[in-house]
Amino acid sequence: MVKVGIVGGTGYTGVELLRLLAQHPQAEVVVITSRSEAGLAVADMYPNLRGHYDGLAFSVPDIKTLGACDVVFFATPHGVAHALAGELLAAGTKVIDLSADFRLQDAEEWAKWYGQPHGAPELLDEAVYGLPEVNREQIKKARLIAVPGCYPTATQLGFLPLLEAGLADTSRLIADCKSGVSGAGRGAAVGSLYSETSESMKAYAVKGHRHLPEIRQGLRRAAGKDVGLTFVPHLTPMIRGIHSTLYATVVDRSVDLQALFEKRYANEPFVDVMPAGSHPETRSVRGANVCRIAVHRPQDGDLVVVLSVIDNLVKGASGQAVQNMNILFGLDERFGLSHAGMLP
Ligand SMILES: NC(=O)C1=CN([C@@H]2O[C@H](COP(=O)(O)OP(=O)(O)OC[C@H]3O[C@@H](n4cnc5c(N)ncnc54)[C@H](OP(=O)(O)O)[C@@H]3O)[C@@H](O)[C@H]2O)C=CC1
Ligand SMILES: CC(=O)N[C@@H](CCC(=O)OP(=O)(O)O)C(=O)O
Repeated sequence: MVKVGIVGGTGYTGVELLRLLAQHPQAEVVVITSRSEAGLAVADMYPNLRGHYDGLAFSVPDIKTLGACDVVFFATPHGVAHALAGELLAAGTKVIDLSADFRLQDAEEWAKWYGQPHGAPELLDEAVYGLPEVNREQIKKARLIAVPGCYPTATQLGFLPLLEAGLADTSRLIADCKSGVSGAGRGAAVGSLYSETSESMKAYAVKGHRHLPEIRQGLRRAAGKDVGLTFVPHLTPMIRGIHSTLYATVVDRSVDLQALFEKRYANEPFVDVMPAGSHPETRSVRGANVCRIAVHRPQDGDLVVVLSVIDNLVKGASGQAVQNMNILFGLDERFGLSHAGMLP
């Protein structure tokens, strides 16, 4: 049994980790922290978990109890893992961070986008970007994993086959992305109110979103050169889901893109390339650790349109985090992650 600790158990990604790990045959959550809810039984806060975590209660974060775990997930706001990861690694505990603390390789760029100094630049060299479809071998040997963001997961998986094959004009890539409201977290905010988000849709952060440097970093690696990317996120009236509509100009129209995508993800348990002509729906991945992709070339022109959908809380956060844990501990990558999406 892998002994698991979770820092930040009361946010959406924390409770999603609990939901997934409840079905995991070889992991046991032994510590779950919350400073505001310390002492409260998990099942008293989350009735959906009644019967799954009897006896487990929230506690304040404590390095000694966390350091006795095999792995600790951080489901916390940015900056928290910076402060605690070093001590846990020194105690021999692996760290899987769901926040953005270790996603960018450049500490100065991180500071620019996150508006605070990087709190642990000395750990950046060993942090592995936890996108299994790209870094599976490094994840196996890692001590510290940075779980990719939600928009970056859907967007990178959609663009990767084109860029790795050198098939796209990398100077002008466009990612037009839609997110459900749970992406903004569980914290109370006017912008997340039902009356502010339902029956309406809007773009935001067009000037620059903190996921832009993260996506660019991944696409640059795939293409082997700098890329020009326009990324426009939108808030949509759904609770879970990311829908990325990606545009790229192909440099060779003769390539069978459907075959290219199918081949790239043939051995990936959590990427589903749909039949030609498909339009993946976010609800088909709701609750599931799956990225569902379709590739189109409208009117046989040179513009490729890739549609990529995930559940922001699963393949975009907690599911991907569990997938990383499975790889890290040499377990079946599917453990705890066999849920199908929910229709309707
Ligand atoms: N929502 C999403 O779709 C996605 C979120 N993420 C990332 O995952 C992380 C968690 O997000 P989310 O689940 O939305 O929740 P929140 O960002 O709202 O996280 C809150 C949790 O962190 C704990 N916490 C806050 N400050 C501290 C601190 N200083 N020390 C210890 N614990 C602290 C809180 O408990 P308490 O204050 O009681 O201690 C609470 O349990 C964020 O970095 C987010 O960006 C990543 C991908 C997708
Ligand atoms: C809808 C919404 O507000 N989404 C969040 C991104 C989701 C998220 O939590 O970002 P990380 O994956 O980097 O943690 C935002 O735009 O800031």
